Amino acid sequence: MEERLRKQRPDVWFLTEFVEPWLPVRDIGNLRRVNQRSQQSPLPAELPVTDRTRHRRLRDQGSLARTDLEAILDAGFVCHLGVVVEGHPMVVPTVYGHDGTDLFLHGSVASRSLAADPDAAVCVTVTHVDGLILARSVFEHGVNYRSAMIHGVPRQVTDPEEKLRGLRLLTEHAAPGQWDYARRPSRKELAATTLLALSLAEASVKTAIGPPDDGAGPDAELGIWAGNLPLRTTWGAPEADPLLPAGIDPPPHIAGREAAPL
Ligand SMILES: Cc1ncc(COP(=O)(O)O)c(CN)c1O
Repeated sequence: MEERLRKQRPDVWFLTEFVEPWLPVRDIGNLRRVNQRSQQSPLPAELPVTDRTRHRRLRDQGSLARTDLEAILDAGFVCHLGVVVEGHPMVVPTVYGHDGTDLFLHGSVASRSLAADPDAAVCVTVTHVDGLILARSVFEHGVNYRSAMIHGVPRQVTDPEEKLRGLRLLTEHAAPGQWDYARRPSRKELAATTLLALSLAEASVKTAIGPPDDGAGPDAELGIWAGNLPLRTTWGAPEADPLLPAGIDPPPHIAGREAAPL
């Protein structure tokens, strides 16, 4: 395999030297992203309450369980990176991966949001909308959701081995099985990619679930329908690139996701 790669792609074969299977290759039967993590996070099981993570309102919706944070991270792959660039706030949607200890974010070396002041704090959020809470009164309307906010100063990953490991986590988080299927980054592509690691030490978690709050109040007598309108996100059928030659089918780790929930 290595010999073939060395001949076909002299620019990437070297990666096989250090692209070790740190993480077990997952099969389509088990998409739980948590399986990527070979060990338990060394971070405390209880999230710390800091000035940045303390909930001000609806405190019962908060959770201090690190397992809840991980479940929210496992359930999505797009986050919003909030960062101040040259005095201006920017909130950038971007994909992520994580290993229970760090969140990994990547982008072009030309990306301003990833090249901000190395000492500057950022805030990353991940949000899943689970439904709309329709109450009798407009005031009591709301959203059922699961969300996480992570605070910290990210670290630029420069060590090529760690960079590859982070990119693998990120790729496998969005598309389990794809790291071993697609061509891996070349030395040049790696150099063109910025990878940030943000510690998962300081984070807050909030979730809302259930019916509206005004079922037992005076508005209950209005005769207005109230309840939860659930929202579900599922994968569709793979759509082949129009430039794809005939005879190349989507691999099972892609085709098998059709109709599966996010
Ligand atoms: C994860 C998370 N952390 C913090 C907050 C802020 O909460 P509060 O307004 O109670 O401080 C929110 C708001 N929805 C949140 O979703």
